[in-house]
Amino acid sequence: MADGPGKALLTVKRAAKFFGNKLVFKEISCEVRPGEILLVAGPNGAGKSTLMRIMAGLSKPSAGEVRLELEPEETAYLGHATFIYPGLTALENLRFWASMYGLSPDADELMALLKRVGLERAAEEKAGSFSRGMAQRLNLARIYQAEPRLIFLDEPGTGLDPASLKRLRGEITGLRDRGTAIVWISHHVTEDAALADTVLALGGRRVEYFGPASGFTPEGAC
Ligand SMILES: Nc1ncnc2c1ncn2[C@@H]1O[C@H](COP(=O)(O)OP(=O)(O)OP(=O)(O)O)[C@@H](O)[C@H]1O
Repeated sequence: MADGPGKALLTVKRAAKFFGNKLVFKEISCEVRPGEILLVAGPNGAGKSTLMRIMAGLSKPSAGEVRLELEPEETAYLGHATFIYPGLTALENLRFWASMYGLSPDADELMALLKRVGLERAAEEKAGSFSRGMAQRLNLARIYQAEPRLIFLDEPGTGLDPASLKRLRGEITGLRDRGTAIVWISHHVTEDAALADTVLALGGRRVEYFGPASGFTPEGAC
């Protein structure tokens, strides 16, 4: 295989972002490899979502370089918006997204996906009636279904109850163990840094910490 397991799927070199003349961050460099979790931390407004959008190719850096060694369909992005069709049931939503991904799962496979997010009992309910947390879980099922090689998760724990958060953490580490690369924005830094391989902590227009998760102390981070 040309690209061995250690080759970076995503490389960011000296990225900076301005909105008008307002600097959000500068001099950000990092890499993400298969089977690696990069946790992006920092207070509100530090630039985490902006950086993730740049990493995912949804926005351009003002300076620096971003190299994604994957086709767009090999990546998945979970942002703040949920891509849910309210008039469709949970199952119908998954079936719709499957067709978008060129997949044709059978009913058992779709139910197995709903089980992974604890929504099996809501399979036939219209997604428009879902709570925020349920909608987020359905959105996560959409991401799992695509089996991407690199996943961008912008605060995937939003709206999740403790049991769902625990399930999410299990899924994220399970995906990592199977070779998926994950960029994960989280405000639950103490718990989530313990699951990550690398931490990038942003703050005050600069990088507060970038390195192994084992060397990261979350004091002051949020
Ligand atoms: N499209 C935009 N135009 C102008 N300013 C923007 C735009 N998007 C983000 N910003 C600004 O960039 C800064 C970083 O925003 P960003 O959403 O990346 O922060 P964040 O760390 O993800 O915050 P949070 O934890 O609240 O989600 C903020 O000051 C925000 O107002």
